[in-house]
Amino acid sequence: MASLLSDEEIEQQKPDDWERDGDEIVRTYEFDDYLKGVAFASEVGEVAEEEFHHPEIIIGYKEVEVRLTSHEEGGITDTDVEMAERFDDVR
Ligand SMILES: C[C@H](O)[C@H](O)[C@H]1CNC2=NC(N)=NC(=O)C2=N1
Repeated sequence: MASLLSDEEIEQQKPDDWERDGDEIVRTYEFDDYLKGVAFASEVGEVAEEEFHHPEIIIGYKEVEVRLTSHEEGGITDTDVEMAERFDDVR
């Protein structure tokens, strides 16, 4: 079970394009068209299932919002940071 990161660790460790929002880190990815966003969300889901750590994924028009938190720990852990980096690699 991963341990919760401190406020300072979150700021230091979160990938550049991610923001902290309470107990979550979040990034909104933008796309040229809606279906590219849908395809991206599906790939994110594949990685999440592979790692068994699941984000909230909100598919909008030409954008996809991804939110990560560690539910069992009740906040942000290094698993969330690692998953954010994995999702950025999918992009
Ligand atoms: C029982 C628990 O839901 C599972 O162990 C996994 C599933 N996916 C998960 N995803 C996330 N984001 N946090 C979790 O704590 C988590 N737990």
